[in-house]
Amino acid sequence: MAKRIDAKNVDIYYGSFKAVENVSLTVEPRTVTAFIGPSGCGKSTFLRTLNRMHEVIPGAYVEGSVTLDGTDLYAQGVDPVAVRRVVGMVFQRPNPFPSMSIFDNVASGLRLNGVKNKGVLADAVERSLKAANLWNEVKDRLGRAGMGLSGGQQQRLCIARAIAVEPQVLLMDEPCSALDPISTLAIEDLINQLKEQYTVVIVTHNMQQAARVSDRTAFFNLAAQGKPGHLIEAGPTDLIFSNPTEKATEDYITGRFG
Ligand SMILES: Nc1ncnc2c1ncn2[C@@H]1O[C@H](COP(=O)(O)OP(=O)(O)OP(=O)(O)O)[C@@H](O)[C@H]1O
Repeated sequence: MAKRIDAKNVDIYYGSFKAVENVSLTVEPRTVTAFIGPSGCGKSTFLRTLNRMHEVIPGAYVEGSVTLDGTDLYAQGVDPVAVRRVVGMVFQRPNPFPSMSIFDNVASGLRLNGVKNKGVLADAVERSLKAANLWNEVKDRLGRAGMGLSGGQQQRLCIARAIAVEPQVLLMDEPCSALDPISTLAIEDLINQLKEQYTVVIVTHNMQQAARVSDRTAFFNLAAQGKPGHLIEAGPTDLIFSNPTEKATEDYITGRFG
């Protein structure tokens, strides 16, 4: 189910502003890849090009190629909505649909895809909530509002909602930054389990988190404010943290800048 992503010579623009320059990177299936780097270096922008979310911003566009198991996501005729179904996303702030119950939040993507059968929906909701380590906490109140859950539970609900439609890749943009340390650990445990089935990419500002959850790390940097961000190096997380090739990487992970 998990898929491999290959980005080649990717440049990313907001109108005339080039935010990211010449990134080539492979994201391996069934691994967790962390994007790290100082603020403004383009981690989130690059992440959003991996499921064609970048282009929802007026004037924003991408050059270069991004393939998913060899299929070009930006080829003519590819439906961005179909891409986002295969490459799901979890955002920084938990964002359950406010008017919906826990059940309906998780079922929403399937319903959009035309699934109506109650039994199928109930099975998918249970499976997704179990996979998101939330089932035991909510199984007796599936009809209650998703917004009534704690922040950490809401984020696991959003992860359940993302995986209910069985994507192959899960993109996570600082998924723990709005959470307390206990909820953060719960999400990190979950990420560890998810990689058995999914390809996971996570943007994080937290070096310990990158070291704890990721198999591979990509370090982005920018020459100066207003200049495009670029990839400095990528490799196995233990190597990037213990013996990076580039001095900029070492300076960043040891806290000398950023
Ligand atoms: N909607 C937007 N319109 C115009 N420029 C944008 C937009 N979003 C981001 N940028 C610019 O693109 C560059 C990269 O931003 P991005 O948010 O991807 O960086 P980041 O590394 O994820 O930063 P942070 O760690 O602070 O979240 C920055 O110069 C930013 O100001």
